[in-house]
Amino acid sequence: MLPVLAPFPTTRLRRMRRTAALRDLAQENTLTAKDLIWPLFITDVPGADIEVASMPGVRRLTIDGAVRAAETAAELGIPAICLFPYTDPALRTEDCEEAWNPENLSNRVIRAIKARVPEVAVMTDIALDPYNANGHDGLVRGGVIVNDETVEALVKMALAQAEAGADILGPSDMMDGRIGAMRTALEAAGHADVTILSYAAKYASAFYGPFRDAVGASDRLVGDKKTYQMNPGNSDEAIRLVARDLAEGADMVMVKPGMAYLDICHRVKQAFGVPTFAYQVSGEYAMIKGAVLNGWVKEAVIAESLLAFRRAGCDGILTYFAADVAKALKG
Ligand SMILES: NCc1[nH]cc(CCC(=O)O)c1CC(=O)O
Repeated sequence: MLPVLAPFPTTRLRRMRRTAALRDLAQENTLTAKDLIWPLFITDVPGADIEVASMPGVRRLTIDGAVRAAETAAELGIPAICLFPYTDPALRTEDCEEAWNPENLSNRVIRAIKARVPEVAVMTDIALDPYNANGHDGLVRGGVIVNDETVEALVKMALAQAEAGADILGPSDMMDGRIGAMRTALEAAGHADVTILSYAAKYASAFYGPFRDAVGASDRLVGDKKTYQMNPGNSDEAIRLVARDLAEGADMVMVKPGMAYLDICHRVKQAFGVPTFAYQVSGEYAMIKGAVLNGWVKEAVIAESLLAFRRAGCDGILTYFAADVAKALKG
């Protein structure tokens, strides 16, 4: 699209910026509560339902707390919440069996929320890190994060979550072949309508630090996640990953982290036109929140950062600010 402009002074682009009414009429992108997914940290470990030190304002929630948060989401018009468990350290093993226990914390919370607030979509995370003795998203065998055995474990985890009533499964593990394996297993198990939001372009990022504190994986993680998460220097690879996951049966795709990766959001939306989400991750939250709390930037940067995702082409954003922003948008 090429703009056709008469020369100055016939064209004065400031005319359309003169009043709030004119600016509103000409606004190209908007942010509403409907564009948000609210990530929640949950725990059933006594005493662990406290604020996360590196994420001021974000607490781990008990099961009851999570149900109340889902009710708040419904009141605020936020369509979906996403669950991240802080697992009892005694249940974290090398084989990660707790991940597909039908009675694990996540699955109990999914059931509790679907029983009380069925209109709110429940999204899950599929990766082994909250259950893994070594903090990795995949099974570690002889120092190597093994792909195919991990996919088998992830499929069991996905089925247990679907069985518990999850609406959106979020594989965040970055193993190869997991979307296709999950889709086939879901069809076979009578869960044809469960959606998959694939973390398709997930980078090996230092922005995840506070999250690892929140789920208790920071001290456990041995090494880094660079053999499965993407190199931050790459962009074409993101397109290959999204194409691959869509071909395997993903309904929606995610780019993660968010703010430093808006170019990837834009390319993905332009290339595929599918429901595209960004995750404004824990480190992004911590940076903004820390600066706001110190009075270094105004709170308005929060909504501005989220509007930028919409402008880049995202249909929605996972953000720890979801409830605060939705409240502010309500006025
Ligand atoms: N697989 C786990 C997972 N799912 C979401 C995040 C990060 C989210 C955030 O930083 O807010 C991570 C951490 C990681 O990959 O190390």
